[in-house]
Amino acid sequence: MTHYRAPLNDRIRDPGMGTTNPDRTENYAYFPAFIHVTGKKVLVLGGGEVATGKLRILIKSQANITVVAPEICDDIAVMVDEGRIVWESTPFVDTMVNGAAMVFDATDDPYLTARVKAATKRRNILLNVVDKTAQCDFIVPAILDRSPVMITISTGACAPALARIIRQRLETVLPTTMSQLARIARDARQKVADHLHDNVSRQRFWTHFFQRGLQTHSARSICPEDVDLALRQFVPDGSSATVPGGQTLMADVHVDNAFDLPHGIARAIETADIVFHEDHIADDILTLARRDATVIPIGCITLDEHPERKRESISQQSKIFARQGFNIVTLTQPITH
Ligand SMILES: C[C@@]1(CC(=O)O)C2=NC(=C\c3[nH]c(c(CCC(=O)O)c3CC(=O)O)Cc3[nH]c(c(CC(=O)O)c3CCC(=O)O)/C=C3\N/C(=C\2)[C@@H](CCC(=O)O)[C@]3(C)CC(=O)O)/[C@H]1CCC(=O)O
Ligand SMILES: NC(=O)c1ccc[n+]([C@@H]2O[C@H](COP(=O)([O-])OP(=O)(O)OC[C@H]3O[C@@H](n4cnc5c(N)ncnc54)[C@H](O)[C@@H]3O)[C@@H](O)[C@H]2O)c1
Repeated sequence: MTHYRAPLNDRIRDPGMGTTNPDRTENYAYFPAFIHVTGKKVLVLGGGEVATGKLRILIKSQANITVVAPEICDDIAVMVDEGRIVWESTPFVDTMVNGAAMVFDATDDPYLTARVKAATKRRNILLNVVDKTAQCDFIVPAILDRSPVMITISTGACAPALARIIRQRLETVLPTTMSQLARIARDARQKVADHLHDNVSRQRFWTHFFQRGLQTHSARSICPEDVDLALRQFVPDGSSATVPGGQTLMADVHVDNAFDLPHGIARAIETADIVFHEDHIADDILTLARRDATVIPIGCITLDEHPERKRESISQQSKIFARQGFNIVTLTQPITH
């Protein structure tokens, strides 16, 4: 089966593109990424409360950690006793940063910061000086830990307290079962790939599985057997070639932002392979579509000026796509007579 896959959802690839929302044209102040530090040397200067916070994250990231400080607080002493980190109590010298993947300065000593900055810059090592934005090569986000799922929030260093509040709000809406869900997926991906040979089926299977798994009312924890059950339900008679018929939805959108969109429409956009939309549908609503979804302005594909006839033509087209197994959503604006 050949898959209809172009044009892709440009709003995700280039979030500022063609946007009507001026906020989304702003450049990024930092590049968002996750850094692999397992087994790599990381240097932390300072042995107080702030250093402790960074050390906890670094230990979980399995870095090879050295703390440099004349004295250390009780929590850090425990980490040293447990062999999780190495403590160096001699004064900082430049060569201590040699071979480090990154360096944290959690002291309150501007003279030391200047020296560390020079030492790291000379060696192209990334430096974070806690709470001193101007000195940082990289900054640390607020972390919503559902590891292996990590939801990290940065305000581009504009408002750290806002990052904290956003994290706290998300803590209450993103269930802790998310961790379990990701681990089950990791262990079952090969099995699912063995059963579902085409990527459209796999994508639809996982989307459906995660949507159900994340339903807030499903308080019971998810177990690996749920994948087997979902696979049995998804592929009738064990046929790996089966691609079920797609869904179509034509929805009038009465709001100009994703936050106010009814949940049912939002979920349908999440799963859609193809999103047709009229001219004035907000960009952040279209951003809900998958990265590989095809997002098509209706004006591009039908020359008929009459809104009702345009919709009829899209509806016919959608049915054809749905028979091929695609999920189609058409977002329309209320017609004003
Ligand atoms: C997310 C979090 C992670 C963490 O620290 O691990 C974090 N700051 C947190 C909280 C927080 N920090 C401060 C307040 C008091 C309110 C206030 O002053 O604004 C609060 C609020 C609170 O405590 O609730 C003080 C502060 N922080 C910075 C400055 C300097 C400046 O703004 O220029 C000042 C003023 C210092 C002064 O006045 O001297 C700078 C940075 N803080 C960052 C991270 C980086 C940007 C992240 C981003 O993109 O938003 C960045 C740039 C550098 C870095 O440290 O990596 C953590 C929330 C964790 C959580 O709870 O989830
Ligand atoms: N504690 C907080 O809640 C908080 C909040 C925001 C910002 N900060 C800032 O973060 C920094 C650290 O805060 P803290 O509460 O951990 O302070 P702290 O005083 O408890 O710890 C500072 C540590 O740095 C070490 N240190 C000082 N000079 C050093 C040097 N030359 N070489 C090596 N180590 C040295 C000290 O021995 C101590 O272990 C400060 O800049 C502080 O203003 C702290």
